[in-house]
Amino acid sequence: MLRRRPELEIELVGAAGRTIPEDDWRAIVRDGLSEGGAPEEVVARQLEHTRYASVDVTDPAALGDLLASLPAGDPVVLYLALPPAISERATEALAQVERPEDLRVAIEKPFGADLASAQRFNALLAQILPEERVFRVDHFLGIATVLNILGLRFGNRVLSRVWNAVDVERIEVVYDEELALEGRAGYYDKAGALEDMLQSHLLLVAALLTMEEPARIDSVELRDLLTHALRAIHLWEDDPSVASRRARYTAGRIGDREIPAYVDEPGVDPSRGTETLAEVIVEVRNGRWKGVPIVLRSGKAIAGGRREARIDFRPVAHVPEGFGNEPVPDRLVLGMHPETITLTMACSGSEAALDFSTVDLYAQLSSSEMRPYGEILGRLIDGDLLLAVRGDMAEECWRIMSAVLEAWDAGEVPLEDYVAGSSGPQGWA
Ligand SMILES: O=P(O)(O)OC[C@H]1O[C@@H](O)[C@H](O)[C@@H](O)[C@@H]1O
Repeated sequence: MLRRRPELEIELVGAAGRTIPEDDWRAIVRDGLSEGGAPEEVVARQLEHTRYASVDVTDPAALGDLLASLPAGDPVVLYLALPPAISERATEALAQVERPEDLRVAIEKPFGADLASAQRFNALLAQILPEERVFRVDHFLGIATVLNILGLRFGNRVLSRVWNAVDVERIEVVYDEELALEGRAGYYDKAGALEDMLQSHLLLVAALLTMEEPARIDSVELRDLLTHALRAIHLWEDDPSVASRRARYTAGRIGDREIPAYVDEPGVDPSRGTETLAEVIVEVRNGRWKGVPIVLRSGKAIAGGRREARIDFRPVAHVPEGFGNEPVPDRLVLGMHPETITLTMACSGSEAALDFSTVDLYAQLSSSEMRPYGEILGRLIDGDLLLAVRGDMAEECWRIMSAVLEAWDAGEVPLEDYVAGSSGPQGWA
C-alpha cells in the first residue's frame, strides 16, 4: 500500500492495553514494513509518523481521548485486530464517543463467534456508521491466486465451459500449515481451526470458485454474487456427522522443531477440546453445482503444509480401445502459498502439466507488492470496498457452520488425534 501510494502520509497509531516502550513499537513497525517489501525511504518516513498509545479501547473515555488526539479533518481508520468479543466491546465504546466525521472501521476475522453474535455485531455497527464505511477484513481475498479466480474463470473460454457439476467431480480448498500454535493460545484455544480458518477464509474461496458470472467487477456486484453463492451452500447431506471431522495434534516433530502436544502448549485449556484440524464437506445447492462435494480443510502442525484449491474434473466419458493406460483425470490446482496455478491434463496415457506463477502474472495487474495484506489495506485506505467482507456475507458463513458447531459442542463428532508433523489422521482428504 505504501509502495502504491508513496506520497500518502499516514499517521500510524498503535494502541493496546499493555505498555510497549516507544522503541519497541518502532521496531515492530520497521520490521513489519521492511518484511513486507516497503522501500527504505518509505520505512524511514513512516517511522516519523508513528506512535504507540497504551489504551483500553473498550473504555469509552480512553477511546474518545485517543480519537480526539488524531489530526482533525483527516479520514480515520480504526482497525480492530482483536478477539471477536473485544472488537464488539470496542464498538460499543465507539458508539458512546464523539467520532471523526470520515471514520472507517476495519475488523479482523473472525467476525463474531457464532451467527447470533455476528448478527448482534452487525446491528451495532449499523447504528454507528453506514455499511460503506465498514471493512471486515479477510486477507485471503488479497492472495494473488484467490484474486485471480475471477480472471481464470471468466476471462477464458476453455475453463468457463467446464465449470459445473457436469464436468467437475470434486473441489478441495485446503490450507494445512506446518505452523503449530506459536504462542497464540489466548485467541486460538477459544477459536479452533473451524472458526479460525474454515468459516471465513476457506468459505470465501469456495464462494469465489462457485459464484455466478459478474456483469462487472465492482463492490456491489461482486459482493452480491458472493452472498448469493454462500446462501446456496449447505452441509453435505445436511448431517454434521457425515460432513465434518475434527482432530488435534499430539507431540511430534517437523524438521528440527520439536512440537509439544497441543494440550501441553502454554495457555491451552485441555478441557475445551479445541480442534487444530477441521474438515467440513459442503455442497452448493443449485443447478450448476448440485452433487459436487466441496471439501474445506485446515490444520496446524501438518507436514508439507498443502495450501491450495483443487478442482478435479471428471474422467472422459470414453477411452478408445488400444489407448494404453487409463488416462488420469484433469486437475486444476490453485496454489495459495506459494501462489501458483497448475493445470494437469492427460495426454495419450501420460500427463502434461501447464504451470504458471500467479505472482508474476499478478504483478502486471497491480503495483501493490505487499500482498495479501497490502492489497486489502491499500483498498481500505482508498475507500474501495471490493475486497471487504459485507455484513450479510459474514452472517452466511456462520449460518453454514452453525450445525457443525452445535454437533461438536454436543459431542456428536469425535475429536481424533494426529501426530504433529504427520499428514493428519488416516483417511482424511
Ligand atoms: O498463511 P497466512 O497468510 O499467514 O494465513 C494463515 C493464517 O491466517 C490467519 O487468519 C489465522 O488466524 C492463522 O491461524 C493462519 O495461520
